[in-house]
Amino acid sequence: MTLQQQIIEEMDVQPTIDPKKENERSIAFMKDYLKAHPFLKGFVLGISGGQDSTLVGRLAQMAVDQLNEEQGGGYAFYALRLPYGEQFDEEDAQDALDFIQPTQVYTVNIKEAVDAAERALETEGIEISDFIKGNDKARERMKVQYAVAAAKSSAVLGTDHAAEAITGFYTKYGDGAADLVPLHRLNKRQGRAMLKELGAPEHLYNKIPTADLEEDRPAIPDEVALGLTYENIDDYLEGKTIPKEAQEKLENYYLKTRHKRHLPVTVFDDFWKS
Ligand SMILES: Nc1ncnc2c1ncn2[C@@H]1O[C@H](COP(=O)(O)O)[C@@H](O)[C@H]1O
Ligand SMILES: O=P(O)(O)OP(=O)(O)O
Ligand SMILES: [Mg+2]
Repeated sequence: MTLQQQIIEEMDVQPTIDPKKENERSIAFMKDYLKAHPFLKGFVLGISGGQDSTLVGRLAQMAVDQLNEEQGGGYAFYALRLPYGEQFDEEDAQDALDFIQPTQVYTVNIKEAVDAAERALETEGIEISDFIKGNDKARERMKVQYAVAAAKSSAVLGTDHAAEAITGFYTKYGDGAADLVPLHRLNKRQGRAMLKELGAPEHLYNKIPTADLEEDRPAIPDEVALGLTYENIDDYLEGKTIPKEAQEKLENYYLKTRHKRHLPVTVFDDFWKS
């Protein structure tokens, strides 16, 4: 088996999908999970204005709407706006919320908390680079989502999917931390097709992906930060041949970030030895 085949199997990606069926599958998954855990009454997710959180947010709202109809109410989706100061694409985030129609929106500006932690570390002589601070922002967002989930007896949703998981292009225990990941098994273009199928505004499903975590490189597209295109990543995950240089880079990202796709390493693990 080639490394490509191994990765495709690990990520559960199919070369083609029916977007409507996959939307229904993710909704059914979220509903089943809540029904199996009666103390859970809903979902929490940060809405950035990007493709992935717009998709997961809308699917979550559809799941709770259907449950409320079937079971007489009591379920909610909590959409969190989590800007660091002022967000350059706040308008897109508001458009995403208009499309999702969440049960409830909360806005928590993470700037004070992130800056306070940076100052406290500086007092101890630990300098935080702009890049490290970017990952701190993602972890602060995770913290806020878990606080709301605990207060509202809800589960935290994650937006990770195969095209991010393969490169480990997320913050460990930041946006990588979640209770349920409804987009696992999908690449970027499959998610885009699903969002289009749901009737989202075009500028949201065609939006340039960005983590927007760094102040020195604001809104840097994922593709620039990675030095890889989603076109290549998606093709690879669908089993297609991509240019050799891109394949080497992608497989190198995959191997370097194996620790992110595992629980914390123990004496019984040996995945890191090969
Ligand atoms: N500014 C944000 N507000 C709310 N939630 C956010 C924000 N930025 C990121 N998020 C959440 O993190 C994931 C991952 O984002 P990437 O663009 O993949 O780094 C995103 O789906 C939101 O749930
Ligand atoms: O996770 P999101 O919603 O910010 O999407 P993207 O990764 O495309 O920026
Ligand atoms: Mg984003």
